[in-house]
Amino acid sequence: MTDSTTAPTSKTTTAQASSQRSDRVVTGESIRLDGVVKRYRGQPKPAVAKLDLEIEAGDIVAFVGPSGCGKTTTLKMINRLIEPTEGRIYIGGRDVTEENPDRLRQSIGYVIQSGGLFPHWSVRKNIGAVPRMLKWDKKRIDQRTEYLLDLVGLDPAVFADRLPKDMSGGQQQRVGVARALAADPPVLLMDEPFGAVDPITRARLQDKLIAIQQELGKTIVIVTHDFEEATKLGDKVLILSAGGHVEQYAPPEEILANPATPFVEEFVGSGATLAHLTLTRVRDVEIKPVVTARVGEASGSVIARTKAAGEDWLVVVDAHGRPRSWPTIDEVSTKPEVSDYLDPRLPVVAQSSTLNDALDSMLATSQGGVLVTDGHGAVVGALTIASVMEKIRGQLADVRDDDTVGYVEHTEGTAPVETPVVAADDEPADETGPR
Ligand SMILES: Nc1ncnc2c1ncn2[C@@H]1O[C@H](COP(=O)(O)OP(=O)(O)OP(=O)(O)O)[C@@H](O)[C@H]1O
Repeated sequence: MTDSTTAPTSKTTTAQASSQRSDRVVTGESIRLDGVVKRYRGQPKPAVAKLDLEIEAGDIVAFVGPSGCGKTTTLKMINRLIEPTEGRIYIGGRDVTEENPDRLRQSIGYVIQSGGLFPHWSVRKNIGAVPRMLKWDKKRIDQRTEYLLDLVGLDPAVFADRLPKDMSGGQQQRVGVARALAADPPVLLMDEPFGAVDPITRARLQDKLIAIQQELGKTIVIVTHDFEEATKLGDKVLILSAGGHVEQYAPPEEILANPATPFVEEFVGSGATLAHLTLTRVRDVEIKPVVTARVGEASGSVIARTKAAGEDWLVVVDAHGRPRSWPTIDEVSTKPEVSDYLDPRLPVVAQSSTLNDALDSMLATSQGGVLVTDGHGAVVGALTIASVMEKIRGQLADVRDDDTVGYVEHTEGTAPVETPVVAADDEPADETGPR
């Protein structure tokens, strides 16, 4: 596959993105940088030479670019953790370069790598930090804490009183997001927030952020080293080169289709194919319906229902419809009732996940499919590797019709290169779906 093979999907995605955007919730505020310069003392060149940038209210904008190009400096100038040397910054039309910096920072959420939680404070105390400064009463803080823990997918009854050290990196990062949202700020700044977690957890946290954004409509600025992450999360991506120079600022589809400069072309370069796969969402592929069963249901009726649907496996869900396991009929038949078991290796992706995440999840769990969940984690169906392949094949066919891919033609009489067989000797040749 060449970098251009999936280009036509970008048109579809742009159209879908704009139709999804029209009815979106917006509680965020716009951000405008006007001739912003940062010169660090003792440095011959400015870290950010002169930056003009407009971020629309309710957008996620991802800053990417090589190390040292000024991403973090720019981000931190927005909440004035770093003071600009020159220029103005406006949030919701207010010139924040004139505001009290402490008060400003209380009104902007800030998330850093690894969550940045206070290690000796419970989750509840961490989340309540800014509301306490704002003198909210205890009841309001408790209610807000529970709402936010639920929003980021952590059960308040289990996690509210834990210390950060007793949680995984991904869970700490979720608390970091909850804490940043505590005082309901219109703007959230995130500096490499998912840099320290494994790829599967990272994909889940990204999905969660997209779901939260769909629900809350904040303005989010995220610094990342990862162009794939930028294309997944960003309504727009800002590509910077040394000195905070803007190489391109556009929706990801546009950057992939029309890189503005040779720098962008090179920067996007080999990641482009992957990025195209990243731009196709699970919701763009046909999702197969699944049979679900609640814990405690009589096995006999569950098995009959599953057989009637022509399936030999089903999904056991909790009271919220969230998947816990996906046993086969044979496994269910060993007990009179559907038993409760949380399968720690259950492959699950969100509708907003990318095909790349779905393939990752299938590979990581060695399954031929993944379960798909909605914004609240309830199962809505399954995606099989066959349907992903079909989608990719369709995209390739579109590209061929567009005649944008140059295939190397085999000339009669020259020896063709043998196709390598990538499979173990004992691997069956037939294609299997989920169990
Ligand atoms: N406190 C400082 N004093 C002097 N120079 C600094 C300071 N902080 C950053 N710089 C310089 O400013 C430039 C921009 O740094 P910045 O951290 O904003 O880049 P970045 O794009 O976020 O990099 P990375 O991706 O490596 O985090 C770099 O050349 C860096 O060395």
